[in-house]
Amino acid sequence: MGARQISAEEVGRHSTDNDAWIVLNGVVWDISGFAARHPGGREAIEEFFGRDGSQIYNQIHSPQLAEKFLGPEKKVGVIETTGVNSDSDSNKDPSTSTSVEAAEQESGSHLRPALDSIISIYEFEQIAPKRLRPKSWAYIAGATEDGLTNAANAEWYRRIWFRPRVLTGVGKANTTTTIYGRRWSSPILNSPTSSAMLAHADGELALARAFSACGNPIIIPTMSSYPLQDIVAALPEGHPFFFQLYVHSDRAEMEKLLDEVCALKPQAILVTVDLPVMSKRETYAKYEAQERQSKKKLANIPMSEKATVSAVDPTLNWDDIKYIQKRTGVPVFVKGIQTAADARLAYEYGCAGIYISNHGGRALDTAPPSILVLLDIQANCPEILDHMQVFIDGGIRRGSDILKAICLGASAVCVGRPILYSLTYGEAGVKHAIKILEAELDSAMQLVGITSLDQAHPGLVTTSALDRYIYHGQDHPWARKPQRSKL
Ligand code: HEM
Ligand SMILES: Cc1cc2nc3c(=O)[nH]c(=O)nc-3n(C[C@H](O)[C@H](O)[C@H](O)COP(=O)(O)O)c2cc1C
Repeated sequence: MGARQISAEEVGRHSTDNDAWIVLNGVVWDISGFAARHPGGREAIEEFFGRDGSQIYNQIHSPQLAEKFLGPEKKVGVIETTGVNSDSDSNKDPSTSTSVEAAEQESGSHLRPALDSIISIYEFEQIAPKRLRPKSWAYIAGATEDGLTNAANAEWYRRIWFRPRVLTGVGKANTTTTIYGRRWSSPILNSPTSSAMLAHADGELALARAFSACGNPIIIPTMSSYPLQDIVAALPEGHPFFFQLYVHSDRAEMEKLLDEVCALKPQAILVTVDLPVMSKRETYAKYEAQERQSKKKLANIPMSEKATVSAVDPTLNWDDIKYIQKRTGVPVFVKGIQTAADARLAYEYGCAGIYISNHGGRALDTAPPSILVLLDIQANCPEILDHMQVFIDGGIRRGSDILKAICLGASAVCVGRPILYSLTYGEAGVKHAIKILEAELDSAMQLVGITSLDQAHPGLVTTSALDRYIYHGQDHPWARKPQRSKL
């Protein structure tokens, strides 16, 4: 039996929060109650109740996303070919357009620095607010609450100093590294970031092309703008990739996704665990609130509502990690390790790797800066570093940061926001960013007295400014929990 044909007029009758239909690429979906849970905010979605939202949706999301997250039971039917009120009208309003080009037109910044004039990663960040739509900038640059972890991620690398050795003969350095039997040009990957299309129309396709051209693998996120298959197809045949998994509360959906991913033979699956509930992203929430006010809409959603919802499963636990390993037979990393205790658990649960991360300060604010977690592991369970791959992200902005992380035991580093900022220049921008970091890494290696990353070791850095923040053991060294029940 064919799908039910639905008229535009009928779709238009379902346009309230609790009774909302939307047309996406010809399919009519029931999204009643979904707007309040939409991770990109209620505003982004509610204006399309009872209408066709395809144009905006396709700029941000992959065609499969709705099916994956809403589930097939929310599919009401297909739209009759005669038109539904479409978002193409609203798209004429620059405030609803998502492209970088639109942002440029709005800000009048057609003139942008030429790529070859950009000499550090920081410059991409300075340019990004002019190249991105204000809303995308607020979303990408934002962090949780006061942004302290986000700032400290980068800052704390600066508290580590090198101890360069001289006269070691450093004629030519080599930034290559081997992981899972593959030689990579350098230990640099992209951090998985959702919806790369916010930065450039080519989204993850450009990331895939740039990273593979530079001889590095990429990480493909669950919430990519482009379908997974298209991103993999943009890589040279057999080029390595990692897959970042957000575990869906509907386990049948998760299994379907895992089957799809495993068919494409990822190097490993990186399960994100540091955001079991949505955090309070104030910059973004503020932007939305201001937008609501300027549109004179009723600000009828309390800020905290968004802070308690998430597209991912909050009940996720270690047994699920075990299950994912068993079901897929693919190496599993836990992304979002923030303590030595959890790094050890990941090892005990048979994980192939850990990915030290606090979501770029977008999860719990005042969670430890990532580099401190690596030191915590060195202090408490250094033996696990012999058996596991260790990825780390958060605040990596210089080749010297990469070298410090490698000296302290990381296998590779991942770079989040700066890669998205470089993506505003498309594939060429991302290649340029990777090349900048590689050149800085190369010269930092030579200046510290090594020519190969295998020679990196903790003796090449001083961490004494951070050492007092490291505890031995899981408990607080002297404070104890009060036993108030005796009062
Ligand atoms: C069906 C399931 C959906 C999920 C799971 C979802 C998820 C998300 C997420 C996670 C974001 C934040 C950016 C990101 O991390 O990717 C986002 C942003 C956005 N979404 Fe959705 N979305 C869905 C459906 C829709 C629909 C139906 C529309 C519009 C018709 C839409 C329009 C947008 C827009 C415009 C943004 C960007 C907001 C901004 O400019 O920052 N989404 N979505
Ligand atoms: C815009 C944006 C989207 C992100 N989306 C995801 C995601 O979908 N999955 C995930 O595991 N982490 C996500 N992250 C976190 C990154 O993977 C990474 O941990 C963080 O960006 C690293 O910090 P950095 O931006 O300082 O380099 C996102 C980060 C940003 C900035």
